[in-house]
Amino acid sequence: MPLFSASLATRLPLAFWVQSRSNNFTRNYAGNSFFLFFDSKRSLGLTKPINFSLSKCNQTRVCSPMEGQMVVTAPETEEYSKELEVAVRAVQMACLLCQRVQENLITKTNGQVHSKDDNSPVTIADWSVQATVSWVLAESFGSENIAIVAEEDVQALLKANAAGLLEAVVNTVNNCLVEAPQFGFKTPLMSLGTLDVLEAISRCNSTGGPVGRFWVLDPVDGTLGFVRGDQYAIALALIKDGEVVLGVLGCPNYPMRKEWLSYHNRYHRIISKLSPPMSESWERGCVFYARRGSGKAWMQPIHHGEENLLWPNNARQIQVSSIDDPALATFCEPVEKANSSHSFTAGLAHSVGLRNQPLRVYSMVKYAAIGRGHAEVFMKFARAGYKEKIWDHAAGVVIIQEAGGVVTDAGGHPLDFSKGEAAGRVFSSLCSTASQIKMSGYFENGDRDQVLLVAQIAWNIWKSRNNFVFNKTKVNPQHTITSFLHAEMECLKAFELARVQMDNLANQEDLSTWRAPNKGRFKANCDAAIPASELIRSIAAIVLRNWKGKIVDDLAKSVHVGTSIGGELHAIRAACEMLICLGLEEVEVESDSQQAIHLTSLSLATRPDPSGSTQAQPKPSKHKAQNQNQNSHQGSGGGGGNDNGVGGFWGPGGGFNIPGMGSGWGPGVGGGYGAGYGGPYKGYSKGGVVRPSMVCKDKGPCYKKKLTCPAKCFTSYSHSGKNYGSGGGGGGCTMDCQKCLAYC
Ligand SMILES: Nc1ncnc2c1ncn2[C@@H]1O[C@H](COP(=O)(O)OS(=O)(=O)O)[C@@H](OP(=O)(O)O)[C@H]1O
Ligand SMILES: [Mg+2]
Repeated sequence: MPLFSASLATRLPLAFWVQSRSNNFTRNYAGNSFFLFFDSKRSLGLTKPINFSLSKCNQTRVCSPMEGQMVVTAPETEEYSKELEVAVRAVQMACLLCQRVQENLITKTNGQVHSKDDNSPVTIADWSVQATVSWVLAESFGSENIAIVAEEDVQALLKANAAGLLEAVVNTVNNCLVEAPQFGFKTPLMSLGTLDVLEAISRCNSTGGPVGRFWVLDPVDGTLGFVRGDQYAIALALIKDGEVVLGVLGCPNYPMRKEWLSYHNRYHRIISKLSPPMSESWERGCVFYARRGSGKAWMQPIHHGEENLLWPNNARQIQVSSIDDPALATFCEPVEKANSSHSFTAGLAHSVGLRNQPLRVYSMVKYAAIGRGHAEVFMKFARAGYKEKIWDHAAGVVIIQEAGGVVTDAGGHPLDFSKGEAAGRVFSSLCSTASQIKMSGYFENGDRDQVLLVAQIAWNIWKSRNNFVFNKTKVNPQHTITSFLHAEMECLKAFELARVQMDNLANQEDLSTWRAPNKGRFKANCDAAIPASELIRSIAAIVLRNWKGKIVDDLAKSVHVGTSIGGELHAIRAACEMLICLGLEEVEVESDSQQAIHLTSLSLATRPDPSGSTQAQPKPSKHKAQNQNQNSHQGSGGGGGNDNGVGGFWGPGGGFNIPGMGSGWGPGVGGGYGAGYGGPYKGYSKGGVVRPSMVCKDKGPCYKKKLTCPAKCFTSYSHSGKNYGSGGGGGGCTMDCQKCLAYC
């Protein structure tokens, strides 16, 4: 079995995810365990699960009165105990620094956020934290003994017009270091001068690599969250010979209550003012940390007080969630779509049974949330070509692992922190360069369905294994292997077809046949293919280009239809879904099937305008359909029909908000509610519109409130014509559980 999983894994994209290893740690082993990208020893119950129980107090531990948790004073002899303590204290100090800068940022305006060369934001907090942590590490271990890989450099500070910025950084560092004794460090004899600060920042110029020991620092991770007054993290880790040996994550805005993680930080600031927290108050803002191999991860409150920080500062042990039912689990992902494909994670989540809304949080706070058991899965699928940075992951990875979780790339490989120097301070989520090339190639070809399939296979293996281990259900290895192989074959076929199709589409770079859309607009070319050997399956492929002809996104998926027109229609639909997910409105959808365009355009043309007008929509052009779905969460319902039997193309359940997944979470509620159908010569609309409604599940202003789509968001129609008919109804609305609103 591991053999297969490995071979599949090499075809996965550059991506990674994080997951609670809850199955191995919970009281309830039975039932639906999570899938995960497992290590081979754990497949199919060939080994015993790692049974884990919370240790009781013993002589080296002191029981805390709080929630029966333990407070541990690490014996001095433990490896890296000094490094860990220094790192936690340094991060505590950095948290204080950042809190002050952030407070200042959100109360004042302008001029405090700068852009780096790649246009990402940076503030004085980034440089100040880097200087402070670097100074503290050098003081504690000797500057000659430390190497640091960190995100910032001094270039921007040395620019001719940056004197004010540099001065602000120097002042911020000195103001922070005045309070160093509270954190267990000495204050410098004299305030640091400009050169000292620049030197401290520049000391972080190590490039890491596979051997030796170096610190990794992200001074302000999630700078976007930081400047928006939201979540961010300070991340410090120590790497030895390519392995993370300790990690510390300072999360100054980590909220008191887990539900508040999904709200804008400003919201719970107000709430805390309205109802001041009682005993839980210390939980707002936490520092998380773990030492590799200890089997324990910890969190301690942010140190606010005037008094000295006494190690270990009321630390509590943390553990990953014990939820083992995907339906109850929550997955985290980056807030920005640009950093990770939301539509892809939505599809993947759906395919493995995750039903909750994703938790979108800035920064490595996502890792903290998993380690602390406030969420179960973290997925990130960056765009092809983006190389993850070690400072964005090192600290989080070890904390999750020691809290009982698993972190791998999407192929099940551990993240590789040893590629620092060779690859310019980045790591690839794969183990070898060869695999990397192959994987990124596949990713560029865009067969995301394949990954979904792999996820499903892995999930099945994991289920069989758990059934064997925990339920003592007999597993027939032959049966598991056969189904696995069958799925693998299917996967390969679909993938190969998709690749060929995608190549064909992308190669229409012979732009003599490709006409650019108007400036500022996008064009999605879609196509479908049915292999001769397949009677019911075809491949739909879409390539999205901008007006300059540059490929912006692509997608290939296998669809179950038996006719070429069905495939073409699915391709158009998939293109619409893709565009909507990307939030694009100024788009043209192009197909080489005149019939598909005709049917689609006709359907669009006869559908009453949601704004109330019943006039026909834009004229169908010969091979081009305009994307009419201005409302990005508009669903369509009811079926179109034609004499080729493609009734139901716009059929019930086909919400657009999640590609290929029907309706799903998110603020948009689409779906077919029109119950229409089509016959060879006429389409029928039953006209009965079922308005969707939902009850807000998240604690907050709209908790338990029922939202129902307004009737005006739905329409029904019918049309008859030569050789085809179309009928149905459709509509959709946006459900906003933050504002308690449902609107078209
Ligand atoms: N294109 C792209 N794709 C993927 N990842 C990228 C990309 N660009 C940047 N980054 C890195 O992502 C870090 C922020 O990640 P987040 O998870 O906080 O993202 S988000 O802000 O919530 O969207 C961010 O860290 P900071 O720069 O420390 O904020 C970057 O290192
Ligand atoms: Mg970062």
